[in-house]
Amino acid sequence: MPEITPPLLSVEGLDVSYGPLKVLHEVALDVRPGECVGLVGESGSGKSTLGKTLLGLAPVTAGRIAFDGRDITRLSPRERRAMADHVQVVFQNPYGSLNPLMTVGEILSESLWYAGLSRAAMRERVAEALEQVQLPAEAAERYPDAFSGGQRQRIAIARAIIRRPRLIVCDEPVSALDLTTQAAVVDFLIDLQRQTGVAYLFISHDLGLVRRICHRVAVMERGRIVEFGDGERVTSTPDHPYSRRLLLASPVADPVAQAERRAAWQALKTGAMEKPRP
Ligand SMILES: Nc1ncnc2c1ncn2[C@@H]1O[C@H](COP(=O)(O)OP(=O)(O)OP(=O)(O)O)[C@@H](O)[C@H]1O
Repeated sequence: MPEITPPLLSVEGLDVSYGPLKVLHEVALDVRPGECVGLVGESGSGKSTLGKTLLGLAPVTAGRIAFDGRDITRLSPRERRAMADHVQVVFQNPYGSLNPLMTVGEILSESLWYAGLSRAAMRERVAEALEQVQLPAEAAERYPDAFSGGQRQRIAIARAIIRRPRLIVCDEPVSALDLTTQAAVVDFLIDLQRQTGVAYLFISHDLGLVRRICHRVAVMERGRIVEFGDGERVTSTPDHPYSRRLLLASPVADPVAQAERRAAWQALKTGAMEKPRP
């Protein structure tokens, strides 16, 4: 009998409304431990709302979100803070998401205050997180404006991993970066997954990127998941007419954009480009 891994995250029948506007309709999706699940769809389809819902930042009107078998849709503020040990987020804009008035060390240790660690333990965790994202320990003393876009996104990733989460919601984490920096950050995310076994919900409108990094892909149209399956298949020969339209409109279908992307990947010469298997 093949071994069946229970999902880390399981979303069932999820409805989310902002006042009278219903944004998510009966969404169902699961993420296994160590897996990367892509979530694609046009602007306004509800991708970020689903990401926010997992972090307790959007109003659930029906359905269930189970993390490690436990329903997290209606947690108290205290329980919600404790969930940050398990689920973290990396946002799109590395320029807007880091407080320019705080040092990198302060930014990284901020979330640890809630975990009640001593100052020495916090310093150790900051140094460890910086090392994991391949930034020097001295980075802790500097302010975000001393770093490039790619380095800032590594700092944002360090802030996410410092709580040692089991799932990171990556909400368009590289779309504000140039192609070469995108390739470097994506490679870094793949490596991080290989090292730590963290799972990703990878939100993107870029099918080429999602094909490269995600094991399974869900396609969202106007708040509904219309297709969910193997990443290679959904991003190359999708079943649903909406997924096919998305594929045709994406740079994956544009040979010039693909050639540029390939050149950026090759420029990195990192080798070992395979997706880690969960
Ligand atoms: N806080 C909010 N209050 C009211 N409506 C909202 C709020 N946040 C999002 N919406 C609406 O919900 C719908 C889905 O938005 P969402 O940001 O989830 O889409 P998306 O697929 O992530 O889009 P994009 O790719 O542009 O980020 C949109 O119609 C948006 O206007």
